[in-house]
Formats: sequence, structure tokens, C-alpha cells
Amino acid sequence: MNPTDYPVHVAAADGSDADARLPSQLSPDEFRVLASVGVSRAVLPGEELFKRGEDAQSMFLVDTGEVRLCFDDGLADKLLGPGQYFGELAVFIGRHQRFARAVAETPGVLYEITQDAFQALIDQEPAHVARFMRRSFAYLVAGEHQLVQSLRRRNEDLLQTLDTLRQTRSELTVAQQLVRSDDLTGLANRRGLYRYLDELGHQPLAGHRLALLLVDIDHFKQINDRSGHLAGDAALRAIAEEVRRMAGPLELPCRLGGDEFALVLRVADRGELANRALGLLAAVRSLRLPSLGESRLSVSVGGAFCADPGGWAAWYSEADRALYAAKRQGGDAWRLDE
Ligand SMILES: Nc1nc2c(ncn2[C@@H]2O[C@H](COP(=O)(O)OP(=O)(O)OP(=O)(O)O)[C@@H](O)[C@H]2O)c(=O)[nH]1
Repeated sequence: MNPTDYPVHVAAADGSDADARLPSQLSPDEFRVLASVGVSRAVLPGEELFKRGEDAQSMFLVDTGEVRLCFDDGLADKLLGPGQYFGELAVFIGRHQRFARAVAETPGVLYEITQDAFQALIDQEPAHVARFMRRSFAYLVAGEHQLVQSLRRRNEDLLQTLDTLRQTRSELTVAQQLVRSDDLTGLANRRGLYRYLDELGHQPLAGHRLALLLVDIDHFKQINDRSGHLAGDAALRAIAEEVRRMAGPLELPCRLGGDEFALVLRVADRGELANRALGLLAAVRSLRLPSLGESRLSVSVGGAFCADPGGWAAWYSEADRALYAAKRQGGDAWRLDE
């Protein structure tokens, strides 16, 4: 066999080939020549020949028994048997740190060849040594190539996993948005409102006051009864649109449930809050929905300023009191709880 034709078999980097054997099998002739400059040494199972990271000064031939090379870093171990060699870089390139740990797997006999002994062999048997080195380098290059391939495959797997994670994250974001919004109107729901209030606690208000407007449709039950549930839904969507239009970019329009909506606003003062509430009353009053025929829509609005966004219950009940004051007034009106 041509020296470079030796089948090269390197254990897979994923450790799937734990019992891989190096094909670095020496011919009896090569073994004899190399062993002639080595020192024979008997080893017992578990005996450590060198550690990973240790300064390398000699190479080894396995005469009998087996030796395990442990690379760690997720690479599979390699098991070497009679006629195989390892640690050869120590005699090729001189001092370097060992890549692996070598441990005797079974009782056996090894030949240890030092750098000086190898140097002497180069002078005595240049043709043999040249052939041996050529074959060893071919093996090392092929091993390196397989390692690069395996790292590339691993990298591709990682990129794919990353893609899947990104997709899952965006699906999660969509799912979170759905969980926090109302199906019928697309406005935030109660869960969305609580989340918004949580986040509000950490944001500066820049000279504004936080205010809540509670909005409830007047006589909505009658609308459903007279025009049907679908017409009622259309009315809810149309009013939701007006509530949404009334909200600025940092403000939250939401549907709390049934025919009740809420707007969390940032206003300068009472006057601005009144204008926003009156604007909403007027916008709803001017709605004309074909599905409602001659029936007109109106809402009642209750407002309250907020002392603490964490104290939602108190804030809500103040706005609710104002809302019912507006209802008692006959609806289509707004009141502020002061
Ligand atoms: N079409 C429709 N109706 C709903 C929906 N959710 C709740 N409703 C109805 O909204 C109505 C609310 O009625 P009430 O709470 O009595 O209020 P109201 O008739 O507006 O009375 P006032 O508030 O006192 O003016 C009920 O008849 C509910 O069935 C919905 O998603 N779609």
C-alpha cells in the first residue's frame, strides 16, 4: 500500500464513534526500524503516559496491549493497538504541548523514542524516516480536514437551532400580543392594561399627570335587543376605533369587557382631560352605523387622576364613581371624580 493510501479514520467530533482506531499501523519493517532507537517499557492498565497540555518530548510505539488517547472537548477517545504509534509530533516539531492524555488501557509493552533518538535515526535511515513522516503528515492533514468538516457541520446545526429559536421567539411575541388584546376590537384587554400599568411605574411622566377615563356605552343592551348581536358588535368596534383615535402614542386604549372601555392618558391638567373626554363624547355621538338604522350611539365617561399607577383598584373605583354620576345624569356626559 502506498503510504498516503492508508485509510484515515478519525473519531467523529460528536463522540458517536467512541471505539475508533487509528490506521497508523506500521509495517513490521517500519516497526523494527523505529523500535531500534526506542526504549522498551512495560505498562499497566490505567498508567498515564502523558497529560494533556504537558511538554512533549518523545513519541511511542505500541508493541503489545492497548493505549487510550483522551482529547476531551467533546472529541471521541482513540484506542491504539499493537503496531500503532502516537505522540509523533514531539519528535517531528520538537517541544510542544500534548493535545491529549494517553493512558494504558491494558497491560502491554511500548517503545518510547526521544527527540535525540529520532534525530539519530534520521541520519541512519533517512529513506525510512522520510516515508514514515510523509505518511504521518498525510494522516494528520486528513484528520484536521475531518475535524474542520465536523466543526462546520456542528456550526450549521447551531445556526439552524438559532433560527428555530428566533422563530419561536417571534411566535411567542405574537402569542403574547394575542393574550393581551381583545379579540373583537383589537384593543388591549384587562391583562394588557395591567401589564401596561406595571411598566408605567418605571417610566418618567415628564410634567404630565396620569389620568384614567372609563367609558361605558349607553343603553347598549337595547342596541343588542333591537338591532341584533352582530350590530352590537359593529357598534363596539366603531366605538373602540374612536377610543383608539383618542389615545396618543404613550397612552393605552383598552376594552375592559362588555361595553366598558378605558383610556389611560397623560395630560397636563384638568382642562386637557375635560377636552379629551368631551372630544370622545362628540366623536361617538357623530357615529352613523348602517346596521343600527336610526338608533344613535352615545357613551358616558368617568375620569380620575392617578396618584399611584400601582394603586389601580383605588384609581378604578374613583373613575367608576364618576362614570355612574354621568350615567345618572342621563348619559352622553362626562364627570370627574375630585
Ligand atoms: N354585541 C355584543 N354585546 C355584548 C358583548 N359583551 C357584552 N355585551 C352585552 O352588553 C350589554 C351590557 O348591558 P348593561 O351592562 O346592562 O349596560 P347598558 O344596557 O349599556 O346599560 P347602561 O350602561 O346603564 O346604559 C349586555 O346586554 C351584554 O350582553 C359583546 O361582545 N358583543
